[in-house]
Amino acid sequence: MNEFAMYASDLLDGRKALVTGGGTGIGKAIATGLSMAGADVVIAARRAEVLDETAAEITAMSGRPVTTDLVDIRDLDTVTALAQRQGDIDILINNAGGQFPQKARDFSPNGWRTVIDLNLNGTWNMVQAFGNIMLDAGGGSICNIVATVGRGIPGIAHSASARAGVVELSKTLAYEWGPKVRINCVAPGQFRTDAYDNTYEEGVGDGFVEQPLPHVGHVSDIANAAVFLVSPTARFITGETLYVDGGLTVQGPMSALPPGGFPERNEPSPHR
Ligand SMILES: CCCCCCCCCCC/C=C/C(=O)SCCNC(=O)CCNC(=O)[C@H](O)C(C)(C)COP(=O)(O)OP(=O)(O)OC[C@H]1O[C@@H](n2cnc3c(N)ncnc32)[C@H](O)[C@@H]1OP(=O)(O)O
Ligand SMILES: NC(=O)C1=CN([C@@H]2O[C@H](COP(=O)(O)OP(=O)(O)OC[C@H]3O[C@@H](n4cnc5c(N)ncnc54)[C@H](OP(=O)(O)O)[C@@H]3O)[C@@H](O)[C@H]2O)C=CC1
Repeated sequence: MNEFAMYASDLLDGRKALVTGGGTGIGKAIATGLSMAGADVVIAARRAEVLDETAAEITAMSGRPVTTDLVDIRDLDTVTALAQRQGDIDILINNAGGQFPQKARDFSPNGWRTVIDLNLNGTWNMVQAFGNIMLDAGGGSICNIVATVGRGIPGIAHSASARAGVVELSKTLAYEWGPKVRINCVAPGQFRTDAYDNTYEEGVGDGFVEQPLPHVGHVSDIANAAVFLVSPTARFITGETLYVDGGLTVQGPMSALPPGGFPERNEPSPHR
C-alpha cells in the first residue's frame, strides 16, 4: 500500500498548493500527499538544494511536476516576494516551524522571541500575505501545522504558546474570512523525523506506549489529515484543529524534556 495515495488521484485536480518547509519531514510528506491527490505543488523554505532534491523525489512518485521557491517566513520581505510569485494558490500549508527544548526558567529573551517569531509571527506573515490574495481571488483553504496544545507541553513553553496562538488565530480567521477561506490546523503528536531525532535526546517521548495508540506516528498520517482538511471533502469544516497524535492528548506523557528533566517536580509543595 502506498500510504500517500489514500485519496483519488484527481481529488485536487486543477488546484495549486504551497507547502512551507516542504523539503523535509512532515512538510515533505504533506507535499507528497497533495501531489498524489492531483495538486500542482510548490514547496518553499530556505535551503534550495534540499527543496530541489525533494521535488525530484515527489515527482518520481506522483508523476507530477513540483515547483520550488525560497522563503524565510520570519522575514516579511521574502514572504511578500513569494506571494507576488506564487500568489495564485488555492491551498496553503503552513508547516515551517520548530523550537528547541529547554526549561522555561532558562529561556533567554532572544530564545523566547526567536521561537515566537518563527511559529507565531512567521505563520501570521504567510497567512496574511496569502489569505488576502485568496480573499480577493474568491477563496482558498489554509492548514496550519501546530503541536498538541491544550494540556501544556513542558519543555517547550515558547512553542506551545506560539502554537496555541496559531490555533486561536485560525478560529478567529475562520469567522472573519468565513464564506471564502477555510482555515484549520493539524496538531501532530510524536513523529520521528530527522529534525525530531536531531533535536530531542534519546528517551524523550518514549512514554508513547502509554498513549491509546501505543506507537510513533508515520508522517503520512499527518499528510492524510492535511490533504483531507484542504480538500473539498472537508468543505463544511473550518476553525477546527485535528489532533493526529495516537490519542496522546487524551492520555499520555506530554514532556519534551527527557525523563527526570524536571527534578524540582519531586520536591514537596510549599503550599503557599
Ligand atoms: C518531543 C517530546 C515528545 C513528547 C510528547 C510531547 C508532545 C509533542 C511536542 C511537540 C514536539 C515537537 C517536535 C518538533 O517540532 S520536531 C522538529 C524539531 N526540530 C526543530 O524544531 C529544529 C528547529 N529549531 C531551530 O531551528 C532552532 O531551535 C530555532 C527555532 C531557535 C531557530 O534557530 P536560529 O538559528 O534562528 O536561532 P539562533 O541559533 O540564532 O538562536 C536564537 C536564540 O535561541 C537560543 N537557542 C537556540 N537553540 C537553543 C537551545 N538548543 N537551547 C537553548 N537556547 C537556544 C539561542 O541561544 C539564541 O538566544 P541568545 O541570543 O540569547 O543566545
Ligand atoms: N516531528 C514532530 O514530532 C512534530 C513536529 N511538529 C511541527 O511540524 C513541523 C514540521 O516538523 P518536522 O518535519 O519534524 O521538522 P523539520 O525541521 O524537518 O521541518 C521544518 C521545515 O521548515 C523549514 N523552515 C524552518 N524555518 C523556516 C523559516 N524561517 N522559513 C521557511 N522555512 C523554514 C525547514 O527548511 P529550511 O531549513 O530549508 O528552511 C524545514 O523543511 C514543524 O513546525 C514542527 O515543529 C509539531 C509537533 C510534533
